[in-house]
Amino acid sequence: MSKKKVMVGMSGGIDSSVTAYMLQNEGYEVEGIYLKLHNRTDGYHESNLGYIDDVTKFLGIKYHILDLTDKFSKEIYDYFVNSYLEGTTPNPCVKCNKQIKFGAMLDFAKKHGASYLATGHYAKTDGKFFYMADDLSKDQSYFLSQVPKNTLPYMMFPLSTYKKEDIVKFGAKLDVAYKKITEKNESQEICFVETVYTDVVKKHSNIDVEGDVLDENGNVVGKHKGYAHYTIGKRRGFTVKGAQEPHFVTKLNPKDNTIIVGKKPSLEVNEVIGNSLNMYIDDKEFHCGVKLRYRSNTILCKVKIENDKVYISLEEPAFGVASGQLAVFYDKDRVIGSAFIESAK
Ligand SMILES: Nc1ncnc2c1ncn2[C@@H]1O[C@H](COP(=O)(O)OP(=O)(O)OP(=O)(O)O)[C@@H](O)[C@H]1O
Repeated sequence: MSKKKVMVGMSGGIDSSVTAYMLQNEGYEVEGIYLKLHNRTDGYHESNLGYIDDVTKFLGIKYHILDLTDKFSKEIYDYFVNSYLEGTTPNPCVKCNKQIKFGAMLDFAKKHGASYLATGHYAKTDGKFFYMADDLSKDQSYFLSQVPKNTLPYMMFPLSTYKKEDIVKFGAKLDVAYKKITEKNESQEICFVETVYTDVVKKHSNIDVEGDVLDENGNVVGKHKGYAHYTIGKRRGFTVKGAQEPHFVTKLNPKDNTIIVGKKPSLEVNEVIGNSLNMYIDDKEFHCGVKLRYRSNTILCKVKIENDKVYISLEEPAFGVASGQLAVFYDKDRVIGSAFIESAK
């Protein structure tokens, strides 16, 4: 019987490099895919491809380079820039997983005869649902939760039961091609942001325009350096006359370049409305846990879905909920769906 083919999304990092090794070891026919997603000119792609060259030579497998720069630019990069200019906080990795990695890359893998697409994500799937990874400090289920249900049967995450540190140790011993990867710097959080997000946004709009800081009653209480420099919950980089206690950003107003600030209690949120739902269960009303940011705790809530919107009533308050981030619904460690946060109060 011929071996089943698995394509591995390879970034040149240790996780996907070990993923390829593990699957080959399990008896799959493995091929790699490197996605070129943007036109960084600092040697980024050359460096990644150098590592991939060495690893695939060691494994004796071939790899493909898939240029998705146009699609990525329109669907992820523009959305990222526009979101900040609109005063919301985008989540490009969530969109990329849905549209690029498990959209276009999966289509490519299927077209080339693969039965599965594997990545080095820390998450689990049984083909019906996603679950948190065993290494909770690395769990990426939050970022995968917009991937449509019918895609899950094609996905494989061989690292789901491992700790990141063990993958690094394992790689360092495997071969010099892997050891070199463990010695390079960890990749940055968002692959196309070389420094900070504002440097990206600045290429498209002048965001350094000073504006007024308002209190919750609309009184001018200070100055800020341009609304796009702030996200909900931020507490630095603006002035508040005579403030004794810390003040936090509670709202951004792109139209008149003002930001509204308040003390900690004003960040409190009990109700959240979301759109762009992606559900793995059919229920329209249920209780569950919800994460309103990647690194936030899970909060118990009541969920009601009506037409294209989801209404989330939190059982305890959340602080600093930003429009544009994702609300991910969990039943213990199982992801049952997600929606983009439209508003919160
Ligand atoms: N440019 C790319 N081309 C192909 N696959 C990619 C690319 N970037 C990321 N991936 C896949 O998505 C997975 C998760 O991406 P993420 O950016 O979170 O990487 P990571 O945790 O740093 O993993 P790695 O150590 O493999 O870089 C990677 O392990 C890899 O399988």
